[in-house]
Amino acid sequence: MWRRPALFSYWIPSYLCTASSNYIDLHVHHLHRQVKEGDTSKQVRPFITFVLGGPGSGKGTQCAKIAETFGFAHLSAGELLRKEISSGCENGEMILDIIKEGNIVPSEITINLIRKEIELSENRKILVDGFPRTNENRIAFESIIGVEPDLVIFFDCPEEEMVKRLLSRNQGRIDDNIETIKKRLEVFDKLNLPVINYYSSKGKLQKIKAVGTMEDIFEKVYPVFASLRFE
Ligand SMILES: Nc1ncnc2c1ncn2[C@@H]1O[C@H](COP(=O)(O)OP(=O)(O)O)[C@@H](O)[C@H]1O
Ligand SMILES: O=c1ccn([C@@H]2O[C@H](COP(=O)(O)OP(=O)(O)O)[C@@H](O)[C@H]2O)c(=O)[nH]1
Ligand SMILES: [Mg+2]
Repeated sequence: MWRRPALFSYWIPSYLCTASSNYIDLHVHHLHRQVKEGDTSKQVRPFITFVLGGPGSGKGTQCAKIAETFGFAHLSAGELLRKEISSGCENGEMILDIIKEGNIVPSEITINLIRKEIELSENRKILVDGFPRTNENRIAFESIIGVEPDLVIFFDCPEEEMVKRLLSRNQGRIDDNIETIKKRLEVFDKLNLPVINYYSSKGKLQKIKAVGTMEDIFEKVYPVFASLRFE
């Protein structure tokens, strides 16, 4: 079970300082190693990376590559919500209506789904794909889960390219139609960019220009993760 931060033991990543000047200095925010004798890995605080970017910017695609290459668990907030819809649970219909409109699901619902997945995972290196969507999401995560992310990646992609990708995604998604896409782009600008700016001001943001092939983009992602070292 997850506990309040005061009860956490911290798993401390140490960063190699070999990153070129292109990479911001990554700050380790939890520097107090408090792992006690006999602690199990489950009690050790996970290393959390939030992966942000507009709809169609390539978050899911790049997360799959990061997970495969660097051994992270990949939790997609959108996927977790879509699973809730298909499981026919009590919130399913409400979540469906919100996603159909390109709006944001109440924080508590999304955070509970993310928390369950983190608790279930043996992996302590976690990618949270597509969350937080709003500053309210972010603050609720910090207060319910009791931790901040260690790293935030932002895939910066021109709108025109995102629209093109979404319209050819072909996954049968209810929100990949031009009307909902327009709304999602507006919601991204209005609500998600402030979250990205917040993490930038905290020195946690790695902005990656998300144009070119998937491989081109992963070439820019690779050194960010290759420079992390976990004890
Ligand atoms: N660099 C890229 N160039 C062209 N298409 C891409 C690229 N990256 C991802 N895609 C495709 O674009 C669509 C959206 O990518 P996805 O990873 O699902 O984005 P997001 O999770 O940010 O919405 C998918 O069909 C994916 O295969
Ligand atoms: O934390 C989240 C993540 C997703 N969503 C909803 O789920 C949709 C799809 O999200 P996803 O991340 O799967 O879309 P993507 O950006 O990858 O295309 C969003 O438009 C929102 O309506 C949400 O409300 N909160
Ligand atoms: Mg996605």
